[in-house]
Amino acid sequence: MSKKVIVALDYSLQEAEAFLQSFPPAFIKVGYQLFYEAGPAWVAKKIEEGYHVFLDLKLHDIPNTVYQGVKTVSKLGVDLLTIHASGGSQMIGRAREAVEQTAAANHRTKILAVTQLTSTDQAMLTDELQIGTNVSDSAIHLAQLAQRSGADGVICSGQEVRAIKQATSSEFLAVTPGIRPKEAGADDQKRVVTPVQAIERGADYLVIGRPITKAKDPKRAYETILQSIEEATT
Ligand SMILES: O=C(O)c1cc(=O)[nH]c(=O)n1[C@@H]1O[C@H](COP(=O)(O)O)[C@@H](O)[C@H]1O
Repeated sequence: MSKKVIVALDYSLQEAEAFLQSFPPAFIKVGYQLFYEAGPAWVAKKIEEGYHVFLDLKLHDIPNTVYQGVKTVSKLGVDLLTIHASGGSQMIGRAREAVEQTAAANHRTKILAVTQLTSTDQAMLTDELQIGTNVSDSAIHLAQLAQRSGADGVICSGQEVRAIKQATSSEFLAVTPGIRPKEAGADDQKRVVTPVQAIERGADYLVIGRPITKAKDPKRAYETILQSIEEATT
């Protein structure tokens, strides 16, 4: 069960190392802040040490540029890598091609397509981005596009995970950030659910950052979340 919760290490390198010394979760997410400072060699070292790594680069560019970038980073052996579904079918297809080409005998990086960010709400979609659909419908549409185009799964809010599983398939991965235990504030997240709600709605993995990393006792916060999931599922 502990592999279901991916801890987002939105930290400097020094902070990330200190955090991992104090308690090492099985699955870590490395995003912009840490990757830009620590670099690919650090990621490779963590994989060698036994961590499962979700490399969150949210690639979004022309298909050939994404293809070349994915080919380079997927050689590291990360488990999960993000691109934006809104890059379109060709870009998603090329990302899949790249991970197939760099796959080892027993390992292939899985491509996850970001649907609608969990920090996007209806007002932002309508007024700022001028996208004339409901935010959930848009996430479902992008998930179907991602599946058709070769992604292994999506990043979505726990609010849409059930509908996305129904519109795609149970094997199509649904990874949900925007997770907030009841007592925690939402920060910049808009479409949030609790850990138990995300699991009950069918999420395969939960991505959790600040409710753990900014907690007074991160290990305790992590274990409390795992325990709440265990209790809800047994
Ligand atoms: O791709 C992601 O991981 C992601 C997509 C999304 O829609 N929303 C989202 O919050 N994330 C990431 O998930 C993490 C959530 O962190 P917290 O809000 O601190 O729990 C951050 O590292 C975000 O970059």
